[in-house]
Amino acid sequence: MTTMSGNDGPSVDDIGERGWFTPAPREAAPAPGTAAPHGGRPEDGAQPDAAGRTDAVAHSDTELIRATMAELEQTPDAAVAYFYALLFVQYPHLRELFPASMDTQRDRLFRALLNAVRLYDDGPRLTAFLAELGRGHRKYGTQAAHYPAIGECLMATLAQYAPQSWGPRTEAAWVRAYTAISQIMIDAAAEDSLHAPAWWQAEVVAHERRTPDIAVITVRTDQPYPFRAGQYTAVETPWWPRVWRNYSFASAPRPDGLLTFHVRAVPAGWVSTALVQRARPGDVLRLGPPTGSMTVDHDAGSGLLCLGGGTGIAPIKALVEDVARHGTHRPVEVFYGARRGEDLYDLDTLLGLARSHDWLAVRPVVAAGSATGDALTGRLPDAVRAHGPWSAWDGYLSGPPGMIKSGVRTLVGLGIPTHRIRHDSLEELVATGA
Ligand SMILES: NC(=O)C1=CN([C@@H]2O[C@H](COP(=O)(O)OP(=O)(O)OC[C@H]3O[C@@H](n4cnc5c(N)ncnc54)[C@H](O)[C@@H]3O)[C@@H](O)[C@H]2O)C=CC1
Repeated sequence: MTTMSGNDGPSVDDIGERGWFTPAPREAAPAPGTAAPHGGRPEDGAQPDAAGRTDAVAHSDTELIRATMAELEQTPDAAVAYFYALLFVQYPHLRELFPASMDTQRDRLFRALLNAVRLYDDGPRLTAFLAELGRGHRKYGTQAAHYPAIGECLMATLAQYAPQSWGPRTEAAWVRAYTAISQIMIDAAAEDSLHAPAWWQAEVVAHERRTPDIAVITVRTDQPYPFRAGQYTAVETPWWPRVWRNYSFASAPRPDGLLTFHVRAVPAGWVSTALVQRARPGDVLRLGPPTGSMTVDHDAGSGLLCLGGGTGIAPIKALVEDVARHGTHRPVEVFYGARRGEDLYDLDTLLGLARSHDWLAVRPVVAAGSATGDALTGRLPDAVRAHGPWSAWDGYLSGPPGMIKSGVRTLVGLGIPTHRIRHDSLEELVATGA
């Protein structure tokens, strides 16, 4: 398959002799978008970086790649459907790496690409994102040898769906970018395989229905599972092979090594419905590696203002337990929101923690008209605004994406700078919340 024709000017023969998507030697894979130390243009005699690029090449690569993505964004669904159709026709053995239904998978690929392009000029953040992606792909069974096939089908898709911006220079830019991107992912996966399994088996040891829709599920992993309070992981059930959904850990690491998740069955949520309605003790799930950065910095002394909406209270409870285990107890205020009083399924646990720890306050908040007992009424952000002042506190938010967005706006409005506000990626929550 060839894509070497187009509208972006004369061909430049700077892909090198490695050929398409052949990973460079380990040390020759700088982050895409990382400026070469020497600067200058190739014809000025500037030294290229290890991937054969100079500053000028790297910068024009960014522009060319962004132009392709802008064009692709006009028909993302068709482009991603074309990509997978091509991939499965050309490389049928790769089909078994993907779930039977590809609906969510399609979004994930495009979001990952968009995110990589968005971070393209930010070497450290891009490398961190790609390394996490590479490690996370181990659980799917992805091998280094799969990357060239993906790259070839990606280029063909870009040529087909971004014809205005496609051409030899753009293609060369994408080849450089994809080669560097895949190298980072491959290296991160290889490094991770030295000390962690690709996935963990997790046997359900307790399954408690707290409401008709919500279950608290406790599992025992087959190998030690190191993680930090506030993180989350991907879960696969035996009933929907290769469909993974993210759930936050509902407890800090425990001496007995057990892990707990809070799951609400949502309409059309295959995994969540199976976990709530079908899973029983003895069933075996698979877990991916821990991920997420909504963790507590124990060196800081500021108070923690925590907003947990619905099952989003799970990682907040883990954070409270984490603070309780660290000597210096800073003030922690938890606002726990639900649509109705009966949806505050974990309130007793949190109130129990508050009785044991004088640095902890827990305030239930239910939607107006549904108040029961001592609960505040209204939306979580409004309840937070009515208390305070909060400008010296750190903000932690977990719950529906709409709550996180309005909560962040509220906290910023109340004087908490964005770098002191933590929550999980909204893209991940929107795409895989079920
Ligand atoms: N790490 C995280 O951020 C986690 C997020 N979740 C997500 O939390 C959600 C939980 O769903 P449910 O239990 O059904 O919660 P829910 O829909 O019942 O909402 C819980 C609370 O959020 C408030 N809320 C909802 N939308 C809002 C908006 N646009 N602005 C302000 N407040 C809003 C509600 O008033 C209520 O107090 C799921 O989307 C799940 O994916 C769950 C666990 C962890």
